[in-house]
Amino acid sequence: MKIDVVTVFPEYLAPLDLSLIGRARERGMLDLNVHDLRRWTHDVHHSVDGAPAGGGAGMVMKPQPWGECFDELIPGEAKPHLLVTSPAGRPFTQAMAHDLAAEPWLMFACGRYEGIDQRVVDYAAERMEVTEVSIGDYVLFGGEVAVLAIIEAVTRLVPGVLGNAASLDDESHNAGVLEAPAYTRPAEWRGHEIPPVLLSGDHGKVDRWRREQALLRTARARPDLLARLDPGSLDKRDRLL
Ligand SMILES: Nc1cc(-c2ccc3ccn(Cc4ccccn4)c3c2)[nH]n1
Repeated sequence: MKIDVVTVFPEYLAPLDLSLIGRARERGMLDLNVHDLRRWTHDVHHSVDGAPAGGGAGMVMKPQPWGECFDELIPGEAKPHLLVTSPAGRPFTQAMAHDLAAEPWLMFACGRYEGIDQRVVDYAAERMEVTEVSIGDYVLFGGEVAVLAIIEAVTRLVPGVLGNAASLDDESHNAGVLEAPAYTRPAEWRGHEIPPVLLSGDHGKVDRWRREQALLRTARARPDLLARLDPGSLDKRDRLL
């Protein structure tokens, strides 16, 4: 998978050099590149913003650097799926992460200030698929943090990146319910014990206990997820919970 990130704060994306994503890049599983938008400015101040047309507070990212950036990064017929993060974007979900993980080329435009001149999005949408996406109902200073979250959620689904695919099987928001609580040694810690069933060695009991805990946890924290759950995915015991 090829990923390009365009930002005026490339150092914000330094975490992508670390851990499993960094390893996948070193191994050639991810062709991920971060680009400084100021590379496509020509004035002495490398300016990327301008006063909002029609007045108002703050500044807006001007279109010219973005256009020249697209010209250089997207030279031929092949086009990326362009993702523009925004508080007004489509809510990012695990289902969207799965869809994006299947795409060959993603490009992320990180806005700052009050956002990017709308003509950049409109111009791009004439040439490639463009999706405005939000990671939650709160307003950040810019798109970089949202892009980090999206890239992590997407790339961990790319075959080979995670290493142990088994841990994808029952992760939160995958089977439609949250994960069961997790424990490790010691068996007793500051007066708190590991639930005995987890030390029983009875895998059937452990699986049933985890399923029950996952459903209880979901009912408490995210009843909306339960409402969406396919009744067919619940066995008789689940329905009794
Ligand atoms: N889920 C999200 C995404 C963002 C986000 C993404 C990109 C940009 C570019 C600028 N800002 C700040 C800003 C402030 C005021 C109105 C609009 N945008 C961003 C915020 N916030 N929360």
